[in-house]
Amino acid sequence: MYINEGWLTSNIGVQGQTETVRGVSSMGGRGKSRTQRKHFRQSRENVWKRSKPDPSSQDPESTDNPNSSWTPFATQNSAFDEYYIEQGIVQPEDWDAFVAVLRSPLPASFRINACSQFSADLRSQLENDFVQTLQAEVVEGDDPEAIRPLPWYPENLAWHSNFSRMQLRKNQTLERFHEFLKLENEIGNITRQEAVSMVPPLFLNVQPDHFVLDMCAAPGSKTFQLLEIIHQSTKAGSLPDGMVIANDLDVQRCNLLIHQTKRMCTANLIVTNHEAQNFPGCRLVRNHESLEPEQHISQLSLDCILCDVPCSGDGTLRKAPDLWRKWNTGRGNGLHSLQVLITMRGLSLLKVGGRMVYSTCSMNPIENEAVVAEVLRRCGGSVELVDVSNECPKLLRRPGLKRWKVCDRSLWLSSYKDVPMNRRSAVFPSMFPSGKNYQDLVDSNQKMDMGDDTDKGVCENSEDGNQATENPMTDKLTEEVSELPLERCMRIVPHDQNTGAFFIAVLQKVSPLPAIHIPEKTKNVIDKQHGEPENQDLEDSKVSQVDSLENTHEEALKEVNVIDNKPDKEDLEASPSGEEGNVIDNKPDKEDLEGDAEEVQNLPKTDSIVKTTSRKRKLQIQGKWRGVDPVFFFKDEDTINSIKDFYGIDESFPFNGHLVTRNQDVGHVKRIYYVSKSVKDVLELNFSVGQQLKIASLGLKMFERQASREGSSAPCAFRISSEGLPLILPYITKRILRASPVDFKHLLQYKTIKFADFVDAEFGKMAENLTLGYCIIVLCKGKREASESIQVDESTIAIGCWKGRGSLNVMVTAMDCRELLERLLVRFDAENGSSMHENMPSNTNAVDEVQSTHDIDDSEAPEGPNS
Ligand SMILES: C[S@@+](CC[C@H](N)C(=O)[O-])C[C@H]1O[C@@H](n2cnc3c(N)ncnc32)[C@H](O)[C@@H]1O
Repeated sequence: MYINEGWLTSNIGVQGQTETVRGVSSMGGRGKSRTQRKHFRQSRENVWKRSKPDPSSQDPESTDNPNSSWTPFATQNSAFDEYYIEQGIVQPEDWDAFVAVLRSPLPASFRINACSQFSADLRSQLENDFVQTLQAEVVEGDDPEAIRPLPWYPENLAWHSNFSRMQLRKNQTLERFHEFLKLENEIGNITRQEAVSMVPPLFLNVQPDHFVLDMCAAPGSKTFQLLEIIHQSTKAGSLPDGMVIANDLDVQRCNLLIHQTKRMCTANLIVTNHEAQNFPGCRLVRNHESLEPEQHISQLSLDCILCDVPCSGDGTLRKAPDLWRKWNTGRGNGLHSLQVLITMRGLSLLKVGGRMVYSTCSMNPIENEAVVAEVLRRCGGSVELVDVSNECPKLLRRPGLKRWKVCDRSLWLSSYKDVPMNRRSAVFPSMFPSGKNYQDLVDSNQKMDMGDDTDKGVCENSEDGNQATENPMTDKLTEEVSELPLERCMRIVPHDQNTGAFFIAVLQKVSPLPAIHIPEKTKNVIDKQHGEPENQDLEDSKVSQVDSLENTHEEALKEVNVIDNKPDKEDLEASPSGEEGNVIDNKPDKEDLEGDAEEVQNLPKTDSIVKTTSRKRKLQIQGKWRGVDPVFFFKDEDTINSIKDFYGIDESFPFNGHLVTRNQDVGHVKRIYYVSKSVKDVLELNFSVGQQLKIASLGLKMFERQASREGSSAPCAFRISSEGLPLILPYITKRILRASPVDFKHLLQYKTIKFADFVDAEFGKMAENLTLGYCIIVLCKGKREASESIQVDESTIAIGCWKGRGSLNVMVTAMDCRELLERLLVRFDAENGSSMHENMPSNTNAVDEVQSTHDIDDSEAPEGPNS
């Protein structure tokens, strides 16, 4: 009944899906026509072989410009040139090379998920297939390699391609490679991520038992990396001791973050939705003796913090060329104070001995060195800037600057003393290299409090208030030089490694932060810098006082908790949509989810950030956590026991306290999530402190209620979700069958197979004998032997199926099936003459037949990524 031919080509005929992945002659890579190659080379030349910009033809869009057709964006901005030439971020002789690269499109890069079951297969497919085929097809003469591993990233896991995203999308020659990237990215086996954006997590020294906070995490490519590190050495069926809390202020971007991190299938993640500068510390003020017997932690204490702050984003100009038009000095200046506040809050949450990485995708010293310098000053020796010159030695970076200037409305300022009085609400002492003016500001405010108006006099004499204070220094713009070891910061510039730009500083907390009293007046100035209204309610005003204090923040929140220490009634109600879900209100736009996360990663939202901050904070305070489903521990013994019994789950699998839901009504719980011990501890703490954490998503979806008619008549109301299966599989003793490679492949290929149609008739009989409901099919490494017991390890490949009345139906998304087929094919191809090729289907109608027997309704059908 099956066609006996190569299974790939039969896929094309049957499903019309996989041809773009594997159809050798039709999929690019191999056998491309000369015309296609020529077409590709022409467009390559347009994009990549642009000669150095001709200064006489400034407008690339002018019709006289031979390159005008390839870019819709003007990649010129005289203010940008003036600013960075003056700041000296590259040597004058480097300038042309720097801007030439900055004006060219960014090559695409990607990273293999180190925890993927197929990471070695993917790496070898890149090394042994794509490197060669792409080289043969699209690279000419002395051109650089088409793809190559990034030399500074461990274990050849990160790759640079010599194609822009546009080329990948448009060039047919690259179609097979592009399809590969898209599919593996969607599945979670690779992440398409800008090369420089992969750097900050490498310097965080994350260990599997670390508690990590990613303060500004959306869309989540670095969170994903952090999770990979935490999970890297985990054995099948176990979880690491550490966890990641990924936070973002923006609700929509939080949804992107949830979508991104879902691909990791982790039980060790909590996604929160807070202003990072006010991130709750969840400090339990009562004595340790009053901890619940089960409760293990009394505050959030973080081993590592990633502080990848909102920034003006000019390091992403190659990826987002519309920024050329928008660029101005105000964008960076306007974010400086918020960046300082976020970093200070992070440092106050960091353990003594812990590491923080501060990073931006901006080249601007006001958002970079000035922030680091201010933080070091405020921390007064309790935080050190770490010399990491010996870490990641193959990464080319430049030392941080020790001197820079501030440019405000085209006025160059070398020192705070030069700042006109009417600009002192926008330009702050902390922006300048000497920084001692932070203290000066405090002193001068105190003087003003005491009626000393030395400074004010000058301003009053000035007609427009646009005059600097009277100071002999003003006349000679003396350049300030920082005394701090800012050369330990790293600036990655585009022309060193053909990347985007990034700034990274590694900070270590060596002792508790000092308590600094900030006078009310100074506090108001700082608040205004990031757009706070003057009349804040209690939480705002309290929290805004917390600058660098370890405890003040907790004290402030404690007071808030006094008035707000119980979840509101409405918190306990279902979400506005009436749906139980694990994400906050809006779903990400489909558009946002397509392509790589990087497309939305660093698009600067800085214009709106400042404006929306106070509005969002208000929303956050009103009706606690409105729009977010509350979290409940799932303790319904009857349900848990029926699940345990149905699947024969070994007693050693830790259930107690590890199951959570977003719905208090046990009878209507649709999904049960599994959380690691670390997440469980944080949740327990969060309950004890009055739910300070606004949790948008957490844990791993483990069980889902059977909704269909047939499903609800099955003995167990819950099936195991695809995400949860790898974790619980080693503990399952019932409802698990081994299939031969050929039957396993048919299941993936046809999704539904009648019991009588299995090649291995005994397997078909065993499946038929199962009671109705969910079951697990494990791929045998070779021919299935009846007596063989089921051993589960990291290499075990298993899928969930529904045992219906007449057939076995795969409960895996079409995309997962396609990807698994692809992986298995590559693997078996590599092993030469695999059993996957045996006993091919003999009748294409088989698919239609078996599909018509698919007797579970849509809700029971394979899970979509957003289900
Ligand atoms: C540079 S992006 C972060 C990129 C992310 N780390 C990644 O690798 O995918 C900065 C993020 O900060 C968020 N953000 C802006 N203001 C914030 C604030 N006050 N608190 C927390 N997050 C904020 C933005 O929504 C944005 O997602």
